[in-house]
Amino acid sequence: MIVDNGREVVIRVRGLAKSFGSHQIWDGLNLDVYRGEILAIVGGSGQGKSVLMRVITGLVTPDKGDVGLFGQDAKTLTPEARLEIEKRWGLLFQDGALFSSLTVLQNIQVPMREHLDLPQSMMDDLAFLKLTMVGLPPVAAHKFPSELSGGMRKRAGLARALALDPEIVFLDEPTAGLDPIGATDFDHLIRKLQQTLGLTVYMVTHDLDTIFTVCDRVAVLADKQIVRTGSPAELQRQPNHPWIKEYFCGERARAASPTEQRRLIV
Ligand SMILES: Nc1ncnc2c1ncn2[C@@H]1O[C@H](COP(=O)(O)OP(=O)(O)OP(=O)(O)O)[C@@H](O)[C@H]1O
Repeated sequence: MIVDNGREVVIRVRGLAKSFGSHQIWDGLNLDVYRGEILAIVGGSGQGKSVLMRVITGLVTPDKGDVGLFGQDAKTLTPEARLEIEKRWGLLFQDGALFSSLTVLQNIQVPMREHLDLPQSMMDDLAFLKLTMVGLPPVAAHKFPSELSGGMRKRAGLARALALDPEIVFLDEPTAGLDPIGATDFDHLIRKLQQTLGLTVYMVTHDLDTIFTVCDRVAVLADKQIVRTGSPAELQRQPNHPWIKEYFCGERARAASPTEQRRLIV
């Protein structure tokens, strides 16, 4: 187990480099993710936020660098050890990435079928439990993804990400495409799940409301590296990089930040 300042590091990334053809997206990227935190990865378009999530979860191979997963070096894992690690996290891709030919219940059971050996009745009970956890009504269980609203699809995707009782959930733009009320509801759901299940949440997001209301820490991807980490308030108070200044001190950020909201209310 890696501990840094008394906090357990569940993911440690060091010296990561990745290019697609002649286009280098990072060079020497470092990042730590601590157990129990809600971490937002932010940065301009094309900085490699989604690719970083894919590298950490083993879907994309970096050109250089190390990825430590729960204190183990990803490069040296046997296929069996990697499978064991994959059971410890859940993934929610942008559009929910549900299988369109499967019902919601069947979608939630996909990871269970892959990793567990349980009777169907038990998988049904577990899947209904996950459905309730994400605030979906039982009637949604037998619907196909195309029969759900965008917000319901996200929740169904989250239920699938929670199928194996993970320690970490990776969320790629969880509130993208949701209306403001749906996005706020989803923010609250993420915070509630993190608090009740003790989850670590790693999310890629552009949503300033999400950042200010639910994220404990932000990591900023710019200039091919993580240029800064800190709480949203710290980044707003001391924006020591042009992109951070533009993003965290612009009009939209000021409107989303709790300090400004208090000022508006008083
Ligand atoms: N499989 C791939 N093949 C070639 N290029 C890729 C591939 N995947 C990603 N890229 C490129 O890598 C860069 C980073 O992509 P990524 O989707 O991670 O950016 P991002 O920071 O998440 O952007 P956005 O905020 O716009 O979603 C982009 O220039 C993208 O075109």
